[in-house]
Amino acid sequence: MSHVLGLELRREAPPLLGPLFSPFIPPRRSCGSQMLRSNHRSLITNSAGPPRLLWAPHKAAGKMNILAPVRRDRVLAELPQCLRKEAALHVHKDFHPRVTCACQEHRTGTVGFKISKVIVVGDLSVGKTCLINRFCKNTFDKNYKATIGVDFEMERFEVLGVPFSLQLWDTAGQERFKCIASTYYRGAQAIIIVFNLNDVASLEHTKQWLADALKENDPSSVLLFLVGSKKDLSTPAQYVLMERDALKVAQEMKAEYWAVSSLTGENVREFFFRVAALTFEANVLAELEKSGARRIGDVVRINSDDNNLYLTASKKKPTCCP
Ligand SMILES: Nc1nc2c(ncn2[C@@H]2O[C@H](COP(=O)(O)OP(=O)(O)OP(=O)(O)O)[C@@H](O)[C@H]2O)c(=O)[nH]1
Repeated sequence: MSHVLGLELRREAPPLLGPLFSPFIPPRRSCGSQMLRSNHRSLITNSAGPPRLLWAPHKAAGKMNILAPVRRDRVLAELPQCLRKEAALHVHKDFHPRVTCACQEHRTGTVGFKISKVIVVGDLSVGKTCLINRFCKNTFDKNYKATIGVDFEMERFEVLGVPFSLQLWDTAGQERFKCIASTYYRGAQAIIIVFNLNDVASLEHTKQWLADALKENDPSSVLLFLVGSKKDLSTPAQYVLMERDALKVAQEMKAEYWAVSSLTGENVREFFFRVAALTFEANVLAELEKSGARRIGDVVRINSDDNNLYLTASKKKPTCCP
């Protein structure tokens, strides 16, 4: 609720900023990290002076240098595998042959130049920020600092030799900030719904988080991931029970299931690599379809054979590769 947010923010605002004040302030760094965190630091004590602009993270992100060098540990030459075959977006061993072929022939269209948006949603304190920070910065903060509104990190990959960027949007789980966060849901290529493996209510709430996120996105083209967090806090017996329920929910949602720990780092890298790979694959297939690289009547689908769990089968052979 924005009025609640307004009150909260005004409390922290230096008086001199008065009428210029806006909760959306320009980030000092290229990414929005830490700029919208409550009880972290004053939200508007920006040493650069009063806010110059309303912060529009999508615009700031658009200006980021997507041609910056890719870290060596962000290079994907193979398709990372799913965690559980029962709840995977697909269980192919390799990238779609049309994707591999297009990459070899440098026919990936604009994929290497675009930034793909990924939103991360879920109840408050389930560990969304820690998950992103573990992957992007290899850090873990045991103190809870609620995200206010949204925050984002950019992560650059190289997939099959093609540069590929993910913009990871960390959204607020607290009810009072939800209406701000939800204005940033639109245009996502992937939605990560996080729940706490030790809190069954947070798993139940994932359906509502998904419904809200899908109001702003096309359900037929967005990739879904259901992620259980704080695995380090579960005993093996508790985990088995929770995973059974989570797999059911993931299947109902047609989401890929993962279980991670941001404290230990378990599965975090594997998970984000999988997100990057599947988003990349979907983007290239969409580009190929759009550019008319396919013959009329030849259907391009990511999940075009028996290994696909969630979509209908098509047995057409790829046109560009044997
Ligand atoms: N033991 C353990 N604690 C974790 C893990 N991930 C997060 N936490 C803790 O859980 C609390 C909440 O983590 P956040 O990442 O801030 O949660 P969030 O989902 O971003 O919360 P909101 O911003 O309110 O939506 C913090 O105290 C973290 O240290 C984990 O994998 N293991």
